[in-house]
Amino acid sequence: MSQSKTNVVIVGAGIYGMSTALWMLKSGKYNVTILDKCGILPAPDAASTDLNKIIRSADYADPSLAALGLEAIDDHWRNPEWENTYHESGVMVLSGAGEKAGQEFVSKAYSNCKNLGIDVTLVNGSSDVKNIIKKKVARGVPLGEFGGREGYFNPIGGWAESGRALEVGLKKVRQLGGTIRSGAEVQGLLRNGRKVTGVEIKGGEQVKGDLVIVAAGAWTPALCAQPGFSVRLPDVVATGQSVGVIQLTPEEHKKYANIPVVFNLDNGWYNFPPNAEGLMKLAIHGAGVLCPGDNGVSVPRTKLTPGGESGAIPLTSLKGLRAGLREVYPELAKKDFLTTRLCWYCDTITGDWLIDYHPDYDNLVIASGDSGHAFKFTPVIGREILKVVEKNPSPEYSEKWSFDYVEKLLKRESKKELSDVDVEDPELAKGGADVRAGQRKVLDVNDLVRPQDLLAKQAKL
Ligand SMILES: Cc1cc2nc3c(=O)[nH]c(=O)nc-3n(C[C@H](O)[C@H](O)[C@H](O)COP(=O)(O)OP(=O)(O)OC[C@H]3O[C@@H](n4cnc5c(N)ncnc54)[C@H](O)[C@@H]3O)c2cc1C
Repeated sequence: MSQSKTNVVIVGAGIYGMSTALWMLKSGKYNVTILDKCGILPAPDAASTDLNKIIRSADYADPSLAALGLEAIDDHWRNPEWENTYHESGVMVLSGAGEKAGQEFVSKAYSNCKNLGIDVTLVNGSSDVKNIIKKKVARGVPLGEFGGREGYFNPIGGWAESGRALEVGLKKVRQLGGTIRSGAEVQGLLRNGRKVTGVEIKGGEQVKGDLVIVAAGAWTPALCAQPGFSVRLPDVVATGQSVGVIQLTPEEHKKYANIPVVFNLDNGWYNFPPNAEGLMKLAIHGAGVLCPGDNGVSVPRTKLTPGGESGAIPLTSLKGLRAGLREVYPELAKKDFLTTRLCWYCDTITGDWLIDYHPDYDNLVIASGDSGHAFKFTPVIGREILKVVEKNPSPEYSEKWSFDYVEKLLKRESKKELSDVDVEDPELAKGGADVRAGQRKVLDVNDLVRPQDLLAKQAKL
């Protein structure tokens, strides 16, 4: 006799929700309904939807993430299943010579790459970096000094057309029989003691399920704090990160078509090769900005949110994006930005994700805390979330992704209580998942600029 399937409600159609749905449907054991608040999917303001994301392979200090990253490329991204959304340009991983956290990360990540058999090339400063890049750009393209940084070049890795990859995944979810509802904003949890029986969406409709998975990305902290939810979380916070795009001319596009991704760990600056339309994205993987709502919980301020429509970013970030480009491809740094955007991470303290059953409920899973580096794992992250759902998590991740990980870590390592700790202490984040530059600040709306407001003076910034 065939067993009846478990009915699962997933809140959020980003890569956490989509990939989980895919693995659940492939297992044949689940009926899946994904609910997303946005009327258009993929949601234009979701972190997962964008021109592109870096697909690092084994470039992690944490060996288990290094292996997972390489697996995602070797066994998945290169497969026809992902419809050529992945482009293997290689990734230059750099950090300033005196930058301790960045250099530690580079050195561990380099060893992990080597141990996994990747033919990475060490670069000891500008001339080494330039020698590699020179082979990839057209003759005569002026190169900057790359800030004199050191690190290595990894030929395995590159970037993915992230919005398109999410679209490909959502299409597959539908083909496998999953239900995806757009414009379904979840605002409450239905519960009976320790049992969650479903969710309530805006307008009052109830969607019942045997299991609820909250995968709402950077909206997760604000959603869980809503009166209809009131679900406690460990320290997770929405931080806004600055992105800018420049349009290359057809001639420039040709000259820069084969460049690798450059990623500076010390200041978080990175850029991509141009996409098919000649659009080059630059961004800063930094401490980010907070946007506290009425209850003090930081909530994404995006193009779809009142006040965020213009896509403006802090002036300091706009200057940082341009300064970074000047260090790499100086002639492009003279160009105006076409668009800018704040894109939102759900940050944990250590940079490890939060994927666990909620301790107060029997059938509520939180799958969030992406910390700005989960996209590369799109094809495999759902498998790992499913293992957590089935109470059989991969041993290398089970503690790191657990609800009380930071508390356990602090008790074990320093006997401190969580309340004694500065949760923004960068020391906490150096465990291997991430390195982050700068100090987190509250967004100052008076400091926000749109590139089009600055057209006349942009190049001078
Ligand atoms: C600027 C930027 C650059 C990045 N670069 C990289 C990179 O180079 N490489 C990399 O690996 N990763 C990168 N990341 C990280 C990566 O994008 C994220 O880790 C990943 O996309 C997170 O996916 P998610 O599903 O958790 O969240 P999201 O993609 O944000 O999805 C959350 C979904 O939940 C929906 N939702 C929210 N609230 C509700 C509600 N109440 N009801 C219903 N639906 C709701 C939203 O509409 C959204 O569709 C970057 C992120 C940003 C912001």
